[in-house]
Amino acid sequence: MHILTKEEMKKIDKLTSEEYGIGSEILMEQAGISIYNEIIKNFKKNTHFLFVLGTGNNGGDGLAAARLLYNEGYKNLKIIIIGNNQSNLFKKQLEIIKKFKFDNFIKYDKNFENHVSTADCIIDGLIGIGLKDDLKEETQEVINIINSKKRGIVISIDIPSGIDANTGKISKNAIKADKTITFGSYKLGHIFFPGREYSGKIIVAPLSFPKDLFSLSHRELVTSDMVKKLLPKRPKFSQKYDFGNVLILAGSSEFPGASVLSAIGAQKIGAGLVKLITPSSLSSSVLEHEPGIIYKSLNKNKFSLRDIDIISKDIKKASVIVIGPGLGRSNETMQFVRNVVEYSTSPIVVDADALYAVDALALRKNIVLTPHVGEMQRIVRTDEIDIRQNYDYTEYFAKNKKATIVFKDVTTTITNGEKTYFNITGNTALSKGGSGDLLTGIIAGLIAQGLNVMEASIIASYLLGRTAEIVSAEKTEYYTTPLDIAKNLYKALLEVINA
Ligand SMILES: NC(=O)C1=CN([C@@H]2O[C@H](COP(=O)(O)OP(=O)(O)OC[C@H]3O[C@@H](n4cnc5c(N)ncnc54)[C@H](OP(=O)(O)O)[C@@H]3O)[C@@H](O)[C@H]2O)[C@@H](O)CC1
Ligand SMILES: [K+]
Repeated sequence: MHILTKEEMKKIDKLTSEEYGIGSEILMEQAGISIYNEIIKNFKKNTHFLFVLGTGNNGGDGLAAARLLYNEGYKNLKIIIIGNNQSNLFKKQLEIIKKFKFDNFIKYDKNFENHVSTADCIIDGLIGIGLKDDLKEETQEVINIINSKKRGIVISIDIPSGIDANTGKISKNAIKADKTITFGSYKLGHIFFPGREYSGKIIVAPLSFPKDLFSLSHRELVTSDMVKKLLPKRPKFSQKYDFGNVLILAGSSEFPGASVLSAIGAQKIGAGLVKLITPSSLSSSVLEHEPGIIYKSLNKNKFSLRDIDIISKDIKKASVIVIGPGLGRSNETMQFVRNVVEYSTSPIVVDADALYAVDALALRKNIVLTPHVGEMQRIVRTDEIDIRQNYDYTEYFAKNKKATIVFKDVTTTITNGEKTYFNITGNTALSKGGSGDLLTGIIAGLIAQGLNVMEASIIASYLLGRTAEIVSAEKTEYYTTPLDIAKNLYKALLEVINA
């Protein structure tokens, strides 16, 4: 599923009309029908509806839906229209509904609170993708009353009014919907917070948009279907060397645990061989969890420059290298990281402390950087932009670095600057030390099996998030740890494979 900006949606709308002859009037009628269909599934004819509409095409969709319901015998409908600048299609819909003898238009006055609190269902068609600048005062007031006085279900048309469709940000105020019915495809505002939360359950009504037109967007949502198609094959006639060789360079005496989770992640996702090299000796924990992992310690506190000589054979043999988790950030270790990155031509997953070392290096497409919010903020070195909602900055950064970025957040952005994927699986069970290390290992384990860094990052992000959801449904988001997730990775895998 492509994820669109409002400009892309408008372009698709225009092309659908100009190139395919399906005009906006038809699309609006279809939008109305899809809202109507969703409503009749859930509400009886005696339901009290309040349609709160603006005067643009979002409001026009609302008028079409109200008329269809009215025509079908839903008689407890009230419509309130906010604003004066009626769009042509809105005007037309208003004429049509009047021809059906609907006349229960109410005014915005002191009784509005009462209308809101007595409605079983409020339909929000105030503003869709046409939001401009800050919300006007009256609209803010209307939204405030709906959010605070509603008793029934709130359904937003296209996007909750007040949410910016390109960023998910709130303009002064926004409708808190239980459900949002959007058209054609998701907009970015549906998947970035707070828009994602304000949208409630999102339903995408396809309308008659030609599918090919959506490829003008280079951004997609990661879905279970996509993951299923990308999963590496495991041919019967094979042996461990066919599933790749992961080398993990991680850990220090100060942070011994991180490397263990990376190694387990790589092993559990199906890599043929996983070799973990740490500077200082770990407690026996890694082998207790997975005796199949090959483990070597260099018997020192941290990696330093010369260590590359000792491990050069391992580097040459590796089909993918993980570098970073728990390394620490001493100058010597940073130099070691730079040497490994420059020495090897294999795919490399650069995480955690190692992210700071590659700052000044020219990277390449088979290098994937996996920063979380704090790391991203520090490596892009700017406080001026809100990095969490600036996916285009992340894309720019990836393009500039010539690398692939997995920006780990509640909505994870996976991009090489040309194509971008957003993953929305996961929950707060992942907001814990160690989940990033686990992700890194899973990405590497998939690259080892022959996937490119983008494909591996898409699958790993989805499975990590989905497993967190499955495990925490049983154990809660408080209790679930990265190790629980690692051990249950098979549950999300099975769900995808059997879907
Ligand atoms: N694209 C498609 O393919 C299809 C699109 N369709 C539908 O069209 C919608 C887009 O319609 P659109 O372009 O007419 O804009 P829209 O969202 O109604 O916003 C304009 C209204 O908002 C108001 N308003 C704006 N800013 C404001 C503010 N700060 N504060 C207060 N008010 C503000 C503005 O008021 P004004 O400023 O003009 O007084 C005007 O009333 C789209 O979301 C979808 O629902 C479907 O029919 C199917 C096919
Ligand atoms: K809306």
